[in-house]
Order: sequence, then C-alpha cells, then structure tokens
Amino acid sequence: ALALLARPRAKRIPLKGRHVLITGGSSGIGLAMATAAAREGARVSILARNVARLEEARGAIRAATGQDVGVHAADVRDAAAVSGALDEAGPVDVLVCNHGVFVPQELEKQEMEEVKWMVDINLMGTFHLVKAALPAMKERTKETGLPASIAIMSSQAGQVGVYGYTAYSASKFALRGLGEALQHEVIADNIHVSLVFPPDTETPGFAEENKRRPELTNIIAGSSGGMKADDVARKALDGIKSGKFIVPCNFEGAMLAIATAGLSPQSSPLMAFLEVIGAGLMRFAAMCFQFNWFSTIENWYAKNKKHA
Ligand SMILES: NC(=O)C1=CN([C@@H]2O[C@H](COP(=O)(O)OP(=O)(O)OC[C@H]3O[C@@H](n4cnc5c(N)ncnc54)[C@H](OP(=O)(O)O)[C@@H]3O)[C@@H](O)[C@H]2O)C=CC1
Ligand SMILES: CCCCCCCCCCCCCCCC(=O)[C@@H](N)CO
Repeated sequence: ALALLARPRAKRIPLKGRHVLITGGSSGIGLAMATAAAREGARVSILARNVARLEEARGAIRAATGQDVGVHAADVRDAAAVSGALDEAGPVDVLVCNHGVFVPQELEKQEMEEVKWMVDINLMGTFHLVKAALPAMKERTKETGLPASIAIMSSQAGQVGVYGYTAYSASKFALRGLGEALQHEVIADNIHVSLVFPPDTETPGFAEENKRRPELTNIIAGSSGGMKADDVARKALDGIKSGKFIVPCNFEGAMLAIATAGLSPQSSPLMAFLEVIGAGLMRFAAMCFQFNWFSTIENWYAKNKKHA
C-alpha cells in the first residue's frame, strides 16, 4: 500500500553532461560537491562573493578532476546580481542552494544586524536563486525530457532548534517550508526538491564558527557527531540523484529525519514504511535527547551561576 502512496514518484536525476550550479561552491561542503559533480562529468558552475576564493576553487577542482568549472561572483542577497549571474551561467539542470552563514550566540547577546544578516543570506538568498533559475529550468526539463533538481542545504539545526542558534535555526527551518511548498509548485515540470540536513561538518566556515560557539551549543550539536565535507557532499549528491526530498547525512540524521518527517513528501516506499513504523520510537528517542539536553543546560547554568 505504501508503495502506491509514496509521492512524488521516485525519479533518477542524472548529473553526467548536465549543468549543475552550486552556490557557496568555493569553500567547504559546496566545494566538495562541485568537485564530486565535476568528477561525475557534470558541467559545474560555482557562485560566491569572493573572486579570489572562486578562482582558487576553480584551480583546485581542475587539479582534482581535470574539469574546468564556470565561476560567478555574486552576493545572493542581491536579487539583480543573482539573476545576472544565472543569465551568465545559462539554464541550470541541478540548482544547489548551498551558500550559508552561521554565527551562534545567545539571542540576548546577539546583535539584530547579525540575526538579519543570517536570515538575509540563508533564506532570502535562496529565494533569489530559485526565482532567478526556475523559468529556464522549466524550459530545460521540457526540452530534454529529463527530471531536474532544486537542492537546498539546510542543517540538522533546521530539524531541531539548538541553544545559540535562534537566528540560524529559524533561517534553516524556514527553508523546509519553502522546499515543501515549492515541491508542490514544480513537480508538474518534473523538478524535484531536495533538502539536505548535515551535522557539524569540517569546513572553513565551521572552523570560523568554533571560535565563537557557546559551550552549550558545542555540547548539544555534538550529539550528532561530525562529518567531513566530502562525505556530506557524497550523501547530498546521492540524495539529489535519487530525487529524495529529505536527505539525511549520518545515522543520527536518519533518526532525526524519521522523528521530524511531518508531512514532507516521501518517494521511497521503504523509507515510507520505516517512517510509519518508526515514528513513535523516534519520538521516544527525541524525548531522551531533549531530557539529556535540558539536564545539561540546567547543570551548566547551576555551575556557572548565570541568571537564566
Ligand atoms: N559546516 C557545518 O558544520 C555545516 C554547514 N551547513 C550548511 O552548509 C552550507 C555550507 O557550509 P560550509 O561549507 O560549512 O560553509 P563555508 O563558510 O565553508 O562556505 C560558505 C560558502 O558560501 C559562500 N557565501 C557565503 N555568503 C554568501 C553570500 N552572501 N552570497 C554568495 N555566496 C555566499 C561563501 O563564499 P563567499 O564568502 O566568497 O561569498 C562560501 O563559498 C551552509 O548553508 C551551512 O549552513 C549545514 C550543517 C553543518
Ligand atoms: C530522534 C532523535 C535523534 C536526535 C539526534 C540528533 C541531534 C542533533 C543535534 C543538533 C545538531 C546541530 C548541528 C548543526 C550543524 C550546523 O549547521 C552548524 N555547524 C553551522 O553550520
């Protein structure tokens, strides 16, 4: 029965010979995805702000794969710059909205400018990209008859709100609403939406983040361990190629995906089955994690005599 229910119907989305545009492709997870996609024979374009880092990334990808990638300098907050870059890059088959910034801090201490900055880049930047890319993507799927993909890089902090991530979790949770609604709007054009949910991942951005991350954020985020950018990139590309809507990246992420399945689309009958029978169990596991986290927070505040 679940096999008949799984929607949208599963589709393989090939990368070879197709145009894959990855934002944030000059560093960390985006650079790892661009390298892996180039290695698979995709025509890769990377978009970011800093030209020097883009050129450096282009060199690294050529050295690793022998492939030349297109580079486009634009700030995703600037809708005009984004549509200019997308026009320059040409029609896209697989759009990966991977760009993102993250500065963890208790909201009380965080400046509103920083809150707005994260929401502007992580959420509004993704709106600008989808708006700019969608018309040509629809044309392209009609021309080629091949399914296309819009992939959005969320985070496990986009599945559970974590101490120190009020702005960041808000910006990442928002991407889920965008993704679920967008999937309804683009399925008729054979475009599949994928949301990717990595745990802490070893990247330059993460190294930067660690300089400021509150201890409690470290402890709670640490519940899901960490991953290398190349491993996250492989999980992300595998999920995109199989048209999966929710793409977990590690075991804790798989549990989290079942615990937070909600009304997200599920194309895999097997996953649908696991979600149906695992929901209660995973909710129980989630409550154990929250029990653990609230005890940790309580003890931490008691030890540090800080007023709540
Ligand atoms: N690292 C981690 O622990 C995790 C990361 N993620 C998510 O993965 C994604 C990538 O993270 P990660 O690889 O660690 O990050 P990095 O900081 O290593 O790379 C971020 C990339 O995004 C680009 N970027 C940032 N701001 C903008 C902007 N305004 N316009 C265009 N490009 C921009 C940067 O280039 P430039 O600065 O030149 O513009 C860079 O290429 C993010 O969405 C992040 O939220 C999710 C879970 C875990
Ligand atoms: C069924 C219950 C299972 C629950 C286990 C999983 C617990 C997850 C804890 C939250 C991890 C947050 C990682 C944020 C990574 C990130 O995005 C920052 N590094 C900034 O990029």
